[in-house]
Amino acid sequence: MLKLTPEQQALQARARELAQTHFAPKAADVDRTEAYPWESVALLRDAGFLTMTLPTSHGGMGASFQDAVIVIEEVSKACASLGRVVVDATMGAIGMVRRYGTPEQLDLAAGLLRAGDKPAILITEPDTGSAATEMSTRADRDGDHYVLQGDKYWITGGGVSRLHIIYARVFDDGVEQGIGAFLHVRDPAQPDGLVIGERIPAMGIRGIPETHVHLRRLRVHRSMLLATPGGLRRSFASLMKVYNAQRVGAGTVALGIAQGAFEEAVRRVKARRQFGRPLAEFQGLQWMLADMSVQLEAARLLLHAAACSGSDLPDMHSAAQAKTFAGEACFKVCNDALQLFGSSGYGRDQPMERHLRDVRMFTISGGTAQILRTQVASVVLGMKLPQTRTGYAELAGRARD
Ligand SMILES: CC(C)(COP(=O)(O)OP(=O)(O)OC[C@H]1O[C@@H](n2cnc3c(N)ncnc32)[C@H](O)[C@@H]1OP(=O)(O)O)[C@@H](O)C(=O)NCCC(=O)NCCSC(=O)CCS(=O)O
Ligand SMILES: Cc1cc2nc3c(=O)[nH]c(=O)nc-3n(C[C@H](O)[C@H](O)[C@H](O)COP(=O)(O)OP(=O)(O)OC[C@H]3O[C@@H](n4cnc5c(N)ncnc54)[C@H](O)[C@@H]3O)c2cc1C
Repeated sequence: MLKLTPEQQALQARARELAQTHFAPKAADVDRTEAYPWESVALLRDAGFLTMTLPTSHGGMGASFQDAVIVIEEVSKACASLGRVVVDATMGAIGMVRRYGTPEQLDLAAGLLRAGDKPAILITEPDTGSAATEMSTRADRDGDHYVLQGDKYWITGGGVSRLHIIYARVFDDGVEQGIGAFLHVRDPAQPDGLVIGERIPAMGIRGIPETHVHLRRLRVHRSMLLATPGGLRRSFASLMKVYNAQRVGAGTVALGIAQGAFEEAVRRVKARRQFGRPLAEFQGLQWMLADMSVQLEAARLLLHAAACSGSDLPDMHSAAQAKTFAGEACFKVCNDALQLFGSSGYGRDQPMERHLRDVRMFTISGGTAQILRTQVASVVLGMKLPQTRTGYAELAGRARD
């Protein structure tokens, strides 16, 4: 069983109180209206949960990734959309700025978070999802600026986020330098080359828009490029090193959703009677509940272990293991919880079908379960596992050189 410090227990209680009082009663409406829950996001901001992983010098709590995991589970249990808002504010994007940003970049990002912004990460393109390193968005140097051109999609928070972390292939004098990331702030009052495209109708977590984002000769000052160690050639790997935190956060949203569904199912089997006795008395259902509790606890332990792995960032292996397990186990828990509700689970007037839709994304977004398994296998085998048709031949060629 997970052991939290007294401080972490207090943090958990505070997050639970806020989430159950203010977010849970509105979760069905957020799903139905598909509207970004601005008022609830303001409550998260006021509670300090959007800035919690920022240093105290920047108005944060200097909280650890594990502290963030505690809050994300509680918030997601009440409202999955808000859980994702906390992930985006505390994990990947801000982690990259904290780790590699200049003082000015950190000031900029911290100011936006303090104002309640949920940053967006722009990696995926219509033709490059899992194969992210094949992205075609480019950033061409033009004096003190870069000119960004390309199309991103499935961008969480498109049209509501202000801070954007944009991955692009960087060119200086027409010569490719590697994949880097730029900070850019969208100002709705001053439209520029960052054009919010169509909203993508998503299956679940409908309170946050998923959109296309078009970069149309977007001019970004070179001071907004994240300077990662080893230069642009190593930048993608450096950025992904921090992105592992986002994966832990995403897995935790799945955990929160499934924990909520599980608790509702426990209440249901005690209250609902068939054959003259509570459902809870049927052994087949007792064992389902037992298995669900095991899956949840295992997911929680893996996620907390991943949050604490590495010296200051979750490591790739632990993050991939935790997100793969949590994504799949939590989907199964939600599916079983729906089964325990019978027809009521299938009704759109009850929460179970929402939980099942909400939890479905976590084996897809942020690295699919298959891609993450390949990352785990690569550590297990101690081998690079290139996925392109010519990858192994190229590796062998490099070894010969
Ligand atoms: C990494 C992949 C895109 C595969 O691409 P490649 O085969 O071209 O690249 P690799 O050789 O595997 O990696 C290049 C380089 O980077 C290092 N790397 C890669 N991933 C990590 C990581 N997670 N942690 C640390 N380092 C990493 C790798 O070791 C290589 O370094 P060396 O050159 O060997 O030193 C692909 O595997 C992949 O990850 N695809 C998924 C893309 C993805 O996650 N997209 C997320 C988009 S944002 C989003 O979905 C938000 C949703 S959310 O729920 O928050
Ligand atoms: C809800 C949601 C939110 C998202 N938010 C963001 C965001 O904010 N920013 C962003 O940049 N992106 C975002 N994404 C995109 C997400 O990162 C991609 O969907 C993901 O990386 C997978 O890419 P793809 O969808 O193109 O699938 P594909 O890469 O086309 O994969 C299709 C299938 O093939 C499998 N597959 C592919 N390659 C391999 C392989 N080598 N070995 C085995 N199986 C393989 C995959 O596992 C998958 O099952 C989001 C996606 C979703 C669903």
